[in-house]
Amino acid sequence: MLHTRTTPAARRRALRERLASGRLLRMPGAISPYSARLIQEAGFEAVYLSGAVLAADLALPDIGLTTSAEVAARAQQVTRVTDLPVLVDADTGFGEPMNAARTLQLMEDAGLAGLHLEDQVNPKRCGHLDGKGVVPREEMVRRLRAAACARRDPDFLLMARTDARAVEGLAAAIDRAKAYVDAGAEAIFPEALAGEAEFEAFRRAVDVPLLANMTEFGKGRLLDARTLEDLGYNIALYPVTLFRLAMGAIEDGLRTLAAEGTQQSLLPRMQTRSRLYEVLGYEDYGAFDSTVSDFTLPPGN
Ligand SMILES: C[C@](O)(C(=O)O)[C@H](CC(=O)O)C(=O)O
Ligand SMILES: [Mg+2]
Repeated sequence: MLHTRTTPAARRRALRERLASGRLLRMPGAISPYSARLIQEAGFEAVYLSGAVLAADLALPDIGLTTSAEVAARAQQVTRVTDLPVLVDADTGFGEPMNAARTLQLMEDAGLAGLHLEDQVNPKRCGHLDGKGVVPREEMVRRLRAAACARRDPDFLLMARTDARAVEGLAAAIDRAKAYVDAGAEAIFPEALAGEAEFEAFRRAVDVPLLANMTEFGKGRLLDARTLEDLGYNIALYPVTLFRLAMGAIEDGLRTLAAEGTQQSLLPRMQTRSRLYEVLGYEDYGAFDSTVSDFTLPPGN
């Protein structure tokens, strides 16, 4: 009821153990606290909080308009209702290295299991769009060092994302990844690689856990979990999948409602009231309520 009883410490350890297992961890991006519950119920072992989804949900493009406090607040709503480790997209750290440090502490306080910081310039953009810019390698190193220094729980995972592949080429992206690991990054998110050969090259060059971003309508092919595991990747990320699915369903539904004047034909596609209540654990609340109200006041009160 109400919230998880799994502590942030336990979740951070769970994520680290899972990454050390050598098995691919599939990480769907939640669109809300409720959808994080569904991710858990569906048997996934970790949740992602996407910057793109958070921005899109506010009807904003993913260009760094959201603030670290907004992201942390949303993250806390999510971590409260799932037992799973949650990894958050902390974009560029929301400013200078000192801001990245503060961002890391906000995300620790939000009960997250880890975050990733990227080496894009501000304003950032989706890693699968053209025209990206990256900061000099040394600046990103400072960003990471500041974040690593600010960390209070050594189990909180610090992941570095490099967007350099599209800007400086594969070799430079790999060099950056190595420098980022030296600066304290414990996992790497190589963004927008061109194909399997590049995934392989990254795996050979870097010996920390690697994340593969399987975002739709992006630069790369969607590789299946088996292929990614065989490539030696540790995390398969589906950052915006649930958002795209849900928004597709909403748009279809709105068109039907407008055309037919009733939602009758949509009912088979809807989550039912009873399923909603099941996910919410509604019955438990009823039981709890009847026990607290099961008393009689002494006379005169
Ligand atoms: C992973 C990502 O950073 C996100 O915010 O979810 C995005 C996803 C997307 O825009 O499709 C990205 O830059 O890849
Ligand atoms: Mg993002």
